[in-house]
Amino acid sequence: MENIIKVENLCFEYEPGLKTIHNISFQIKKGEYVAILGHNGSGKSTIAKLLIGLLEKKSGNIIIDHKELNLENLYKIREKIGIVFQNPDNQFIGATVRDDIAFGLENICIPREKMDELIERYAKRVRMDQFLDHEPTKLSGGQKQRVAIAGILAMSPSIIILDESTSMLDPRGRKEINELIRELKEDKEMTIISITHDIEEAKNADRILLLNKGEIVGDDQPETLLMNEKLLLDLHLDTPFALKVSRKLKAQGIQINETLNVEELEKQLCQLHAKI
Ligand SMILES: Nc1ncnc2c1ncn2[C@@H]1O[C@H](COP(=O)(O)OP(=O)(O)OP(=O)(O)O)[C@@H](O)[C@H]1O
Repeated sequence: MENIIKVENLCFEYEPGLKTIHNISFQIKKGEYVAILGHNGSGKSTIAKLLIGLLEKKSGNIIIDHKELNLENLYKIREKIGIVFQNPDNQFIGATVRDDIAFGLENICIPREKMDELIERYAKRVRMDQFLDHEPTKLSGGQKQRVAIAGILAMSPSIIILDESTSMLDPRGRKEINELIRELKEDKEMTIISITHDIEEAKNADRILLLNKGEIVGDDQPETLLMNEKLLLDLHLDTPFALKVSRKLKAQGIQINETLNVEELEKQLCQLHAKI
């Protein structure tokens, strides 16, 4: 599969001499689901802003879909990328869910009939079609984020960036959004970048880029990277819940395979229980 994002030796600083992003390079393939994982202040959101051209790099290259991100290509590249931010309340423009999903489509002058069709289709896609005439302010956090995602999907981007988009949600809202991301991943139509400090969210990705102090310190599959408890602890990150429990049980002499997956842990515990 070809690369849709290529970042080469990227450097950025907010203030002269205070390097926030240090010489990072990575590539993301079309249709891949990549988590950029790091603790607070590691530079995750800065990378998201650089990728959509909200911040200007100091040096290096960002190539999106074979085009270099520069002033000339900025608007063309932005059409390819949709971004969902952290705070669901800051993302609403419309008075109703329908108006809100319509906003981006109106900006690119989609005819009314086609627009209505797209709004219906993507509201359904995020299971919000029953709420089209509701006021966004009266929705739950998870529902608001689903509407924000519908607005982005309706614009048919090639890449969607979720910048800590579940961090302000309650467990139910978080579960809703994570399920939706998993479904989008199954479609394989879009490249998904999830920016997160949540290890449980990162473990669903195909690949994790681990960030610390503006540098990439790990680039691997979750099954490999998240098994390294010491590395995670050193970076002030938690260990996945299922791994923590399975390792503790193993240390107690219980025959169990280490796993990152809660469902897999449950399965093993049920099998053990059946043997007692
Ligand atoms: N506008 C700004 N001006 C100066 N420094 C900034 C600015 N925005 C962020 N920083 C600093 O840059 C570093 C990286 O910030 P960034 O927001 O990218 O990290 P993050 O990993 O996304 O953190 P969080 O999870 O807390 O959002 C931090 O040290 C932060 O204090």
